[in-house]
Amino acid sequence: MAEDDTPIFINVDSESRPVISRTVSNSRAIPLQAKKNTILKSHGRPPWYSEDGLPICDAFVVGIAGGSASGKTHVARQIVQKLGSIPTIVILSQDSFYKRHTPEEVELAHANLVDFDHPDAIDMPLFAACLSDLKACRQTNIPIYSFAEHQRLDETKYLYGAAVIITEGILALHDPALRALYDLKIFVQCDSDLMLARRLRRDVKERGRTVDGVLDQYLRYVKPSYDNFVLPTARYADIIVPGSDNSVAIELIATHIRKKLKERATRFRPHMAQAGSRSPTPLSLPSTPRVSALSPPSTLRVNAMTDPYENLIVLPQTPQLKGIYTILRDKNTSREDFIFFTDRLATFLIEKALEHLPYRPRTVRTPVDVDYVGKELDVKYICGVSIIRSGGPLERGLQRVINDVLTGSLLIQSDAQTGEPLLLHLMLPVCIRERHRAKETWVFLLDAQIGTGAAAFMAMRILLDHGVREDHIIFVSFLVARNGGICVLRKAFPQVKIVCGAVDDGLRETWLEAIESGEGQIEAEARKVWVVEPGMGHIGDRYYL
Ligand SMILES: Nc1ncnc2c1ncn2[C@@H]1O[C@H](COP(=O)(O)OP(=O)(O)O)[C@@H](O)[C@H]1O
Ligand SMILES: Nc1ccn([C@@H]2O[C@H](COP(=O)(O)O)[C@@H](O)[C@H]2O)c(=O)n1
Repeated sequence: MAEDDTPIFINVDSESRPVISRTVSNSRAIPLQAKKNTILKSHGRPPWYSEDGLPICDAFVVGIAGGSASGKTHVARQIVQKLGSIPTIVILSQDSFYKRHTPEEVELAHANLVDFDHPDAIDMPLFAACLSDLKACRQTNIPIYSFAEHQRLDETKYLYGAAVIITEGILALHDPALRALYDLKIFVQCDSDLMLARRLRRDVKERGRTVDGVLDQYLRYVKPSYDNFVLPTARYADIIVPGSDNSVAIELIATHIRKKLKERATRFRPHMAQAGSRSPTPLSLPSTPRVSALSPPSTLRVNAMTDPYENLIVLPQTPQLKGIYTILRDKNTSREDFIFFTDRLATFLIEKALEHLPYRPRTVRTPVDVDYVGKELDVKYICGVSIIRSGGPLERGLQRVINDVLTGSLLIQSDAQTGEPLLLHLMLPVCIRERHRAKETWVFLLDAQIGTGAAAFMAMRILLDHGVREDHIIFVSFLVARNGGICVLRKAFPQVKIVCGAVDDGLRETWLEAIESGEGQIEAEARKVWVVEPGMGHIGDRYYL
């Protein structure tokens, strides 16, 4: 594979933080076994949900069974290579799901006295549960198994977002619950002598075994189990693939998967952008929100008269706020001023958003020895997730307001050809990566503006896939386009609160010019983008460049 074509593997280091590396072997921090067991390859994930916010297609799941060293991993990796530039793919190994052993069992295992080839050695319910979550586009945490220690390790591996999942293992077709999850079932059929020779070489080289030990284990457990439990599952396979010289079979399988993915493809962004004009009751927001001269400025409930959208909260349009926006909208504003006023505005917005968290009473004693009954935040976990990179200034604002707040980020960009949003990278805080904590987490989702809303939509869907409650998401943004994706967002996720500082009238598709480097090389091709009008331009570029 040419260097430029090297796929990006999103992997997880020993602290379960996702890292991106160019090749699997580059990712130094990953335990050896984790590398083999789960590989995630991504060229970006397009939308997996429809305008109503619900997932429309499960991940495509392939199950590969076959004897030990028949070439299952090889087939899985070859499929990944052949699929090339398609959405995220993960290889999930049955080895990850060996049961946890007692210290006595570990001792027996070192003496080759444990049968690792019997179906009872595998935690099939956990295997099926993890696969079922991944297939349904939910996050999961996969156990990590060490062949050297004959033990499941304490840490797990966080996985999320695969459009194709390839599961491989000697008993991958054995369990009916697993079989029910596969869209394509493969059995790798290989000559027994070849399997033994390959296993001998591999186990000595990679799994720290002796020749005698491998042969002993093979005769005692591996071969009988192959005959009794593994080979009989070949009858469930849709395709039997040879264990060597199998490139034609792999090509056919890759073609089939590509076809299936194409059938599931969806067009999303244009729907979002035109939502306002298409909607029978377009969101009727005053673009220059009015503040009564008689009453003190209060939070504007958008168009409360005709089309109440209680959950869109616009900052009071005070002269002070308008002054800040005037500076930010002015294309002649210096970068220094732009940063200063963006930071100031970010603090306002985050403070406003904080009003929407629950508080409980708290009594403190003042320095003059009097009790004061006040309030404190009543939340278990709170974090910020910013959409890279325009959400950055808001993330800084959040960090100014809440000390030590956990933060994460999402990289969502438009596909150069289709304009569709693509999820390129995600790094979520631990309170979201674990489902039981995600349910109790409040999330500030941060992005500079909502135009077509496609990135905001994807980000919200991602949080929901992790188990975050819809009414625990507060989207904070400098600017919202009145007739853009906000109309779709409010229908799909009515409980998400959106806090912003201004609502603009226009949303227009335009050409972004190509960017040339100094030597006349094209750094970025010309492409179509949606811009908010009058807007503030590209907030991330103006803030960071
Ligand atoms: N089609 C093939 N051609 C050549 N060598 C292969 C082929 N398939 C597998 N091998 C080799 O056999 C060994 C075991 O293959 P592997 O895919 O790890 O087996 P399994 O996952 O079934 O245990 C590896 O060293 C691999 O390189
Ligand atoms: N502690 C263990 C656990 C499993 N095995 C053997 O691994 C084989 C399955 O892995 P493949 O990559 O070959 O599919 C299986 O046959 C077990 O005997 C082990 O040796 N030690």
